[in-house]
Amino acid sequence: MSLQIQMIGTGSAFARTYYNNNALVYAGGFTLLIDCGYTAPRALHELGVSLDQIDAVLISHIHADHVGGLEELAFRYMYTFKRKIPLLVSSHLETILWEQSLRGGLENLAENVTSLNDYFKVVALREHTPTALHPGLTVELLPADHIPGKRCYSVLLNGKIFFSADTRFNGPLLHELHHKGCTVFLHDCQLDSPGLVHATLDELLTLPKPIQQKTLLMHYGDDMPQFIGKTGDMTFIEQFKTYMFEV
Ligand SMILES: Nc1ccn([C@@H]2O[C@@H]3COP(=O)(O)O[C@H]3[C@H]2O)c(=O)n1
Ligand SMILES: [Zn+2]
Ligand SMILES: [Zn+2]
Repeated sequence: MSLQIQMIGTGSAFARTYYNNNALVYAGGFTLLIDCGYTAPRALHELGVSLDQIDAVLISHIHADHVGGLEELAFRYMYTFKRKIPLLVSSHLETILWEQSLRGGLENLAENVTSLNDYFKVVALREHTPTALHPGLTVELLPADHIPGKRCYSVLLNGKIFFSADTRFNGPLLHELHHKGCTVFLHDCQLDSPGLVHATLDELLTLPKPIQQKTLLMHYGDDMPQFIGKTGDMTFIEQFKTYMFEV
């Protein structure tokens, strides 16, 4: 069975030539959006993907380059499409996402709209627990070490494709997943060192060749072109290009 991934952006939070690092996952007619940053609505528009073509959205953590487009998504679903889209989020982030990120823009006391559930079909995910979204597509949240004290999750698709979202370098986890049969690592990559909250290129270059060969680098800065040919056996994933993987 195959699965396709199309990054609707591959940029770091402060990139200007690349959109936010968010991904469309296509599996058996189902379309999952992983993260919905503030550039996501524009990127989807450029790709010709209407917001109502998305079957579910999954959130890794509450930085704006990962959730900044959710307010628009919520309003469009409520007032234009008049239905709720499934919102997959860690059970630990559900309240935080509403209280600390979305409530200011979305709460509408006059219409008794007061919670995430008023806009979305919220699916609270437990970490380390594979969840089937559709025949041929399961997601599993793996806690990521990104900002101390703030929850963030990487995503494992079908037990085979690792999508780091935002994380500091975690060599032991990548080795463990490699030995368990993970076939692709989509990993955030800060091009310059030191990396306080992201994996750096220097750190990723310490991975053994068999893991590097499976690694596609994302969440990079505007200076990415200067690093082409300097990434060992890893390659940069390209924004808007569709990649097919066997899973
Ligand atoms: N302790 C921190 C916190 C944040 N940051 C930068 O802010 C960005 C927020 O989005 P991000 O994609 O997680 O990347 C973070 C760092 O660039 C950082 O450099 N150090
Ligand atoms: Zn980010
Ligand atoms: Zn982040």
